Amino acid sequence: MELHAARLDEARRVAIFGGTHGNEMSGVMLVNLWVQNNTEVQRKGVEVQPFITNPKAVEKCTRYVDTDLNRAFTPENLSTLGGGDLPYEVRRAQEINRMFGPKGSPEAYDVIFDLHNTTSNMGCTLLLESSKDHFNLCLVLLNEHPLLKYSTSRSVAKHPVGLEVGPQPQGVLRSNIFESMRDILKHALDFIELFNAAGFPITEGLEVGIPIDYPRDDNGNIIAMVHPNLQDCDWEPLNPGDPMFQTFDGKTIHYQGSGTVYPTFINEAAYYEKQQAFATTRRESLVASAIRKA
Ligand SMILES: CC(=O)N[C@@H](CC(=O)O)C(=O)O
Ligand SMILES: [Zn+2]
Repeated sequence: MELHAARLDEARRVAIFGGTHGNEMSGVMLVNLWVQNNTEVQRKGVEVQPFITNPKAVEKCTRYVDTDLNRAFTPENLSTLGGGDLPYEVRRAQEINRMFGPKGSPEAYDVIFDLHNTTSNMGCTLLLESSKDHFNLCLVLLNEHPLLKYSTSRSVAKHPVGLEVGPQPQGVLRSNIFESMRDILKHALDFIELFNAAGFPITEGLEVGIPIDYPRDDNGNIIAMVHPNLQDCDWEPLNPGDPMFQTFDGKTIHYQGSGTVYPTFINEAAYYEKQQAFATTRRESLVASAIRKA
């Protein structure tokens, strides 16, 4: 995939979102820390705002209260009237859109980093929403698919960046995951400061995801688990014929696709309700020949 040359403006207004999912503890704790004392995240010439996006879900330590905030930023939700009758997260999405957007407008924040934890063994992954956004770089999962109706919290920014770090169980804080997330974010902010000062050529590999559901019976109940050979093997090749699921009576279900894929979000706890056991990805190379205006 070849990207064409483009000129980008500086990133002057940056937000760090934590608690988009109230039970993903590293982002919640880091943002709370930085709200109290922001010296660690200040960078020259950049206004950095740490912000808890779903305080009610954080208080209850659940993913969401009424509906998934990270799917709530649809044009319909953002324009609907109804005030107090609307689901909590829809009202919250409207507030966030007013504060950090409006989505798609010149007034929108330049960059939003949205901090997430996964229960899968994915390590550290940046989640991007457009292959045409030259500002973003690094090892990434590109969530750009015509069938994906994503509508994330960070999508109100001009350059949305999700940061997913795992494995960490829901409602649990693990020091190694917390410190990795902190490290990546500090590097990302350093990058913005340097990026504002001078341009960068960007060339990296990336992956595009398609969701795979668990095998289910006619009532929608799952009838198999992630196979032990696949569990924790995020980003490793899954070839046609490889074990994928194991039924409760011990039968193996093999991957039937036409070619090698690289699974991610394997056995993510939050995705049982979304009919997703893992996402398959393919390797692609994005080449951005352009940089910030020199
Ligand atoms: C485990 C988890 O919450 N993942 C995020 C990924 C993202 O932010 O794009 C989500 O589904 O919203
Ligand atoms: Zn999340």
